[in-house]
Amino acid sequence: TASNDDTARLSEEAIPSAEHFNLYSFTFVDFELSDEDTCRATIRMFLQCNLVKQFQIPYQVLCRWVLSVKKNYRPVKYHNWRHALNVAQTMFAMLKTGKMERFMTDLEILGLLVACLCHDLDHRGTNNAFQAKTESPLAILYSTSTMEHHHFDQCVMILNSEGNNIFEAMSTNDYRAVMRTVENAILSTDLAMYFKKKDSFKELVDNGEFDWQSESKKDLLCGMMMTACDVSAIAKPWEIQHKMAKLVADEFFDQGDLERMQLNQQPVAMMDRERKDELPQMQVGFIDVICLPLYKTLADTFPWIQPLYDGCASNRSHWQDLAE
Ligand SMILES: COc1ncc(-n2nc(C)c3cc(C(=O)NS(C)(=O)=O)ccc32)cc1Cl
Ligand SMILES: [Zn+2]
Repeated sequence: TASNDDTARLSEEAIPSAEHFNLYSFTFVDFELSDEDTCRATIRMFLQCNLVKQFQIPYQVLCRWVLSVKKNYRPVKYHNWRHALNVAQTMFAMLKTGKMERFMTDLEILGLLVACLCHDLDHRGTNNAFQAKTESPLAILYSTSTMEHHHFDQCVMILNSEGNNIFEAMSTNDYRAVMRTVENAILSTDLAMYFKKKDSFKELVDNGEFDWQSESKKDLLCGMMMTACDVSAIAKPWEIQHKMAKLVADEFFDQGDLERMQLNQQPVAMMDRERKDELPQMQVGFIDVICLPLYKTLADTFPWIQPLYDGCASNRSHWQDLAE
C-alpha cells in the first residue's frame, strides 16, 4: 500500500476543479494527465459527490487509499490504473451529466465509484478463460468469474490495510450495505454475467420500470452501469477509441502468444496477432453484440446518457468502413 510520504504530498496539494479535469464529459481523456493528476482527479470526484463529508472519510485516509489502489494495478497495456480511472470517470459522468444519481443513494454512489476504481485490481492482462486453461492459482481459488473475484478480494485487502479504510467511520449497517454494492458491482464486470442478466434488464426497461428501488432491481441497474462504464472507451471520439482499441488488442495478442508458448494452443482470432487484420470486423461484432444493445437500453430509460450510444454508433461506422 501507499507510503506516508506519497500520502502526505498528495494530501497537501490543492485539488483542481472538476471542470479543469473535464470530469463531467463523456469525452474525457486521461492521456495528458500525469500520475499525480490522476490521483487528484479521483479525489475531485469524491469531493464533487460530497462523499468525504457525508461519510466522514479522513482526508489522509482517502489520499492513502487512492494511492494504494493505483499501486495495485500492474503496468499491463490496457487493464491498468488508467483504465480504472477512465471507468470511474464515466460512472461520475453518468451519475452527474447523465442524471442517474437521482436513482442512487449516497451510499450507492460511493460504492459505485469505489467499485469502478477497484474493478480490475491486480489484472495480469489475461482473461478468465486463460486462468482456467492454465489452471492458475486464481482459477483454483475461484472457478467462476475468476478475475472478478480476485479484483474484489484485492479491494477488500486494501480497505483492511493500515490507514486505508475509507469506510472506517461508517455504522456496521452502512459498511455492510456499501460492501454489498461494491461486490455486486465488481462481479458484474464479468461479461459472462452481463450476458446472463441483460435480458431481464431489457424486460424491466421495456415494461417501463421507473422506480429501480427494490434490491434486486437496483443490483441489476448497477451491474449494467458497470458494464457500460467498463466498455466506455468504445464510445470515445474516434482517434482516442482507435488508440485504446489497439491497447486492448495488444494485450489480447500478448495472451495469444502465451497460449501458443505455454499451452501449445492456437489462440482465438481476437487474441491471434497473425489475424490482426480482422480487428475491424471483430470491433463491429463486439459493438453489435455488447455495446450498442446496452447503451440503447440504458438510453431508453435514462435519455441523458444518449451520448454514449451516439459515440459508439459513430465508431461502429468507422470500423465498418475499415472492415470492407
Ligand atoms: C476501445 O475500447 C475497446 N476496444 C475493444 C474492445 N474489445 N474488442 C473486442 C473484440 C473485445 C472482446 C472482449 C472479450 O470478449 N473479452 S473476454 C470475455 O474476456 O474474452 C473484451 C473487449 C473487447 C473493448 C473496448 Cl472497451
Ligand atoms: Zn475493466
